[in-house]
Amino acid sequence: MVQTIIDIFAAGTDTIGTLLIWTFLFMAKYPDIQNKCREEIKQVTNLNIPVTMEDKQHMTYVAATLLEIHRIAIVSPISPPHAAEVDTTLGGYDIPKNTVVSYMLINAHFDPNYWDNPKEFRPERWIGENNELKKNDAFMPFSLGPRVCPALALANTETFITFTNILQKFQLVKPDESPMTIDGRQSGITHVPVNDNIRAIPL
Ligand code: HEM
Repeated sequence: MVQTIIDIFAAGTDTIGTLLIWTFLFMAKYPDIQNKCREEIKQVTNLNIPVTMEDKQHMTYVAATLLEIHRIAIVSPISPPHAAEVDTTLGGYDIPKNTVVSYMLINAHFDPNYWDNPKEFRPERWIGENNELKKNDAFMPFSLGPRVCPALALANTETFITFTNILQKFQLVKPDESPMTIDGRQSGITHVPVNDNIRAIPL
């Protein structure tokens, strides 16, 4: 019981916090995309009613932007270790029972077989001809299979609600006049920004 609670706090605080920092940094770096997101939030809320999850279905561009940030800035680039329960093969490799296996989730997010120009930050790649959200099988920020992150829905809810309500009230801008970089580094199993300075100006 105690270990379960520790697991939930450990897995559930850094991840969401880091993803939100990434979302704010991308908005400061890409003001046009930020404005487009805010325009969509304005159409639904007139910028004076708090955003709720029911609004998400009317905010395709916001949803696409969050997916694209999560693809590029993947906060868990490598899955935690798993062990093979039986002798098996994968992609032509023999994996004996008890071998420790981790997946490079990040490689799927930059695989050119699945993404056109994968290093480019482009929310539009997620939007279809009829303004619907497109799926991509190579998108796996929460991993896949029986051990997929159990808090996937909670994480997506928290991210959407926080992101939209902050954007509704604040303009996010770079900290100074110098060009803004948004490089990442590995901290434990989390991919964190090297520099997380931005300014939030009340609207
Ligand atoms: C942006 C947010 C999050 C991301 C990107 C994320 C990602 C992941 C990933 C990649 C795994 C590993 C799955 C595997 O072993 O293959 C995982 C596992 C896990 N996550 Fe999350 N997570 C997030 C938020 C959360 C939150 C908010 C909680 C709890 C409140 C949570 C609880 C857990 C737990 C308990 C596991 C272990 C599941 C298991 O071993 O069966 N995560 N998560």
